[in-house]
Amino acid sequence: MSRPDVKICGINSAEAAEAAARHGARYAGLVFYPPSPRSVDAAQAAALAARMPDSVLKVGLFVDPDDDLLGEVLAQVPLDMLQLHGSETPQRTAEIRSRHGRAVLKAVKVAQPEDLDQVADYEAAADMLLFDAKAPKTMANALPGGNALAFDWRLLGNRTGKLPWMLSGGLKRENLAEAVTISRARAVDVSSGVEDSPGRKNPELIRAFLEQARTL
Ligand SMILES: O=C(O)c1ccccc1N[C@@H]1O[C@H](COP(=O)(O)O)[C@@H](O)[C@H]1O
Repeated sequence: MSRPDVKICGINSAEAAEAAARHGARYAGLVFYPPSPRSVDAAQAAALAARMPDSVLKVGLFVDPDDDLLGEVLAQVPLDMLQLHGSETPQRTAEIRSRHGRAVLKAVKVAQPEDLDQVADYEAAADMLLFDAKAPKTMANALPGGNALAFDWRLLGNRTGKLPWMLSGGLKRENLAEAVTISRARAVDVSSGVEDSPGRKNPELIRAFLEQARTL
């Protein structure tokens, strides 16, 4: 097991941005998806991004964005990476990458082994993959992600894909070591697990998660 890079997603307060930067996050996620309780607008995101050094890569999270939205946000916020967390096809993923000139982190939602069959189609279209839990159809008010749901990490344990990848879904300080041991993830993403309630980031939980990651 090697120490994973950490992405803290859903940064929506100055305190959360400062805790992520101070305690060693590699990536900071800014959510541009209004139904999410973590959503920020471009002006808020620009102010939050300014609180974090260049060593923290700023990731804009979008769900099936159109080019106008991407262009508007990128004109105001210095994003290093675009996280696509909707139903973007491989073709649309590649188009976004070439049209907007940013690295793309494509989310793949996983509940069963067959969900990984689509991965090969994204290998030429994205720069990095993110494996998140697929919410069951019966889950009320499920978002496309950020639902504090985990999936079976054993599905990733023997991965031999071409792209680097991140593990997400229901991670928290208490299950991080087990998740990384089983999945062999070299990067992890957390949102709900460092919150007091949906959308309320807790700087102390951010610190504890990042410190736990440093022990691995
Ligand atoms: O966090 C959100 O609100 C969100 C909204 C829409 C799509 C994705 C979202 N978050 C991503 O979901 C995963 C899992 O988060 P959690 O730790 O289980 O809460 C993570 O990759 C977030 O970036």
